[in-house]
Amino acid sequence: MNRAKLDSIRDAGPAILPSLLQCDFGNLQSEVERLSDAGTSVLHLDVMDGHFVPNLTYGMPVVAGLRRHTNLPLDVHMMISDPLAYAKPMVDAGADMLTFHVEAVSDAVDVAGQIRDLGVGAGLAINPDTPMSQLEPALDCVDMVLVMSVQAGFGGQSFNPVALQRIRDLRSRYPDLLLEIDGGINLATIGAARQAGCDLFVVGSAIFSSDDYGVALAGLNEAMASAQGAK
Ligand SMILES: O=C(CO)[C@@H](O)[C@H](O)COP(=O)(O)O
Ligand SMILES: [Co+2]
Repeated sequence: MNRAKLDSIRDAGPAILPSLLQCDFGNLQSEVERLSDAGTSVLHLDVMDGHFVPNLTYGMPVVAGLRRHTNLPLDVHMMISDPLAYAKPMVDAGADMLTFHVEAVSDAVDVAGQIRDLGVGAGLAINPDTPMSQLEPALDCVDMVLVMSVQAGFGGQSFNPVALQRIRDLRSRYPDLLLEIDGGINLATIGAARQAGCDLFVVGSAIFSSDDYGVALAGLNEAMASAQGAK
């Protein structure tokens, strides 16, 4: 199934993942084409249920619509209370990586296993206020950890530096684990996140506030690449 796409995400090395949360949803296909033309290698999709987070976005029909129009890997960030209820429908819609929140489930090992059994990557996300100890039981059972650098729910928030120490700690203990950071990533913050050892950088506002996505991505890539001490 889609695990080949997971390998392509991993092999892409450090990469910027545009979060579509702040794109022009009235022109979704053209937005994806613009991002693709600008060199995007993976798309980040924020699914919110109005329950786990106080915001509501989109679900399977939009993911399936995107899947019909792009071959880019789809990294689905599920900010929902019952990730297992929607895991198979999301995979059927075309997700390649399903990331659920540790705060939403009672047994992250079981949820990760069930997601992997669907043939896609399993990611585990953690909010800034949640103790890292909650991740521990599942760290050997997931394909990626998503360290939130804002409280999940909204784009355009300020970067919380607590994420940097979390990335550093995870990187030193798990040299090969795919690490993603999400929230408030921009020209001023991406270098420190790379330096901490992060692999995947989700970016919303810092791309969609620009008229030229190519210019925005080039600037972010340069800031990321010039960070010292990268993995
Ligand atoms: O998951 C989320 C928000 O909960 C993100 O993916 C945001 O969409 C990132 O947006 P910026 O912080 O870059 O504006
Ligand atoms: Co996200």
